[in-house]
Amino acid sequence: MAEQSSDALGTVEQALGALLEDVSPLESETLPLAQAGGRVLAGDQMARLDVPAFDNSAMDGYALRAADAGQWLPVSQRVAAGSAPEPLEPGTCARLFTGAPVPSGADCVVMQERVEREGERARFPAELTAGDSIRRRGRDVASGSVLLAAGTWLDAAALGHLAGQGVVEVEVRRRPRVALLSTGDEVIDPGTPLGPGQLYNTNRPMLTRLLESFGAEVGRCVSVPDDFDETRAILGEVAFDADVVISTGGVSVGEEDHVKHALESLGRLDLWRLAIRPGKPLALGRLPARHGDTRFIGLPGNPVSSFVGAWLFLRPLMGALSGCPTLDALPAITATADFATRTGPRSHYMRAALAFTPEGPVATAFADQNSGVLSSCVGADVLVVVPANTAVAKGDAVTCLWIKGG
Ligand SMILES: Nc1nc2c(c(=O)[nH]1)N[C@H]1C(S)=C(S)[C@@H](COP(=O)(O)OP(=O)(O)OC[C@H]3O[C@@H](n4cnc5c(N)ncnc54)[C@H](O)[C@@H]3O)O[C@H]1N2
Ligand code: MOO
Repeated sequence: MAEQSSDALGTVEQALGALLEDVSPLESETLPLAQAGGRVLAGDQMARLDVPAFDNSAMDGYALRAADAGQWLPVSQRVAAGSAPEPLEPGTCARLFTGAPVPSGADCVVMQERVEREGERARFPAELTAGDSIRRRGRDVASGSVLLAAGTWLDAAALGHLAGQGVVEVEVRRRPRVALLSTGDEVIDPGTPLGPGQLYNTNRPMLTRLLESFGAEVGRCVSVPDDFDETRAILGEVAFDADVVISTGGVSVGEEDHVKHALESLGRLDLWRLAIRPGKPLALGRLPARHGDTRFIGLPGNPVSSFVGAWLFLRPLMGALSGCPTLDALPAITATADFATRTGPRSHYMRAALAFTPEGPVATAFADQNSGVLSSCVGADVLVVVPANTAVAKGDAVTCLWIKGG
C-alpha cells in the first residue's frame, strides 16, 4: 500500500490501493436462475448443449437444394417449429416456418415473399446460395465451450444464455453485506416535519440504491448522533457481522466530527483526506469483526461528496468482494468540454450530461458544482475528471467516467 504523509492529501490511486488490498471474493451460494439477476457468477459456466441444437430456418418459407434454383418444385412436406422433418425428397421442397428444423438434404431456405406458390407446387428465384437463411447448429454456442466466465455479472442477456442451456440453478457469489451509518444530529428521516437547522437524510436512500446497483445488500441502516462514545459503540457493533461498514458525515475537522477518532480507537485508519473535489475528507480503515477485519469507508456528509465517493470507491470494492472485474474501473470516454473551468490543488470530478452529437460526445457540466448541490447529480451521465492545477477551455478534450445506471 502506498504511504500517505501526515499532512498530504492522498490520491485516488492510493485510496483504491488501501481499499482493495487483500480483498478476496466472498463465498458462493446456489440460487434458482430466476433469482440470480444482478449476481456474479462464481465459476466458469460450461456449455453442455449446442445452441441452436439443430439447423433451423431463419424465415417462414421453403427449404430446398440451392441447385434447384429457378425451378417449379412440388411441396413434399410441411415442417412446423417443434416437429421432426423427414429427409427432403430430391427435386422437391419443404414448406417450413421460422425455427423449424431444416430437413436433411435441403441446403437453403427461401422466405415465402420470394416464392411463387400455385397449389401444391412452388417456384423459386434463379439465384440461390447454399446456407441461405439457415441458422446452423452450434452457431451461437458450441457445447464444451465456456458459456460464461467466472466473474460475469448476470444481466438480462446472461440469464437468457444460461436458460438456453437448460440451467435451473446457478452458483453465484454472496452479496457483500453493508452496514450504512448516517452521522449528524441534524439529519432526520423523512416522515417527521423538519425542526430548526434540520434536514432530511438524502444520503441513505441514495447510497442504498447505488450499493444495490453495485451488487451489495444493505443489511443495516443506523443513524449515529454526534457523540464520540455512541459513534464508537455503534461502529464496533455493526462491524461485527458486516463485510463493509460505510458512514456518511463526521469525517472532517470540526469537534463534532467523531468518526475518524472512533475508527482509530477501535481499529485502524489507513488513509484520510484525498486531493479530490468533492470528497476530500474521505477516511478509510479497518474495524475488528467476527471474521478478522471489516473494511470501513467514511464518506463525507455532503451528498455530492457521498455520491461521487460511491462511484469512485464503493463500486470497485463491491466488485472485488463479488469477484466481478467489470466493476473495477468506470468506463472512460473522451468528450469535448462545453464549459470552461480551472482547478486548484485538488482534481475535480464534475457532474455532467453527455450528448452524442455527429461531431462526437459533448460534455455539459451542470452549472452549480458545489458539493451540497445534489441536483448536480440528478441525471448526470458522467463525471468529468479535471486533474489538479489544470485549465479547461470550451472545446478542449476531457476525460469522462460513465456513471449511468445506479
Ligand atoms: N475547517 C474545515 N471545514 C471543512 C473542511 C475542511 O477541510 N476544513 N472540509 C469541508 C469539506 S470539503 C467537506 S466535504 C465537509 C465534510 O464534512 P463531514 O464529512 O464531516 O460531514 P458533515 O460535517 O457531517 O456534513 C457535511 C454536510 O452534509 C450534510 N449531511 C451530512 N449527512 C447527510 C445526510 N445523510 N443527508 C443529507 N445531508 C447530510 C450536513 O448536514 C452538512 O451540511 O466538511 C467541510 N468542512
Ligand atoms: O471535499 Mo468536499 O466534498 O468538496 O465538499
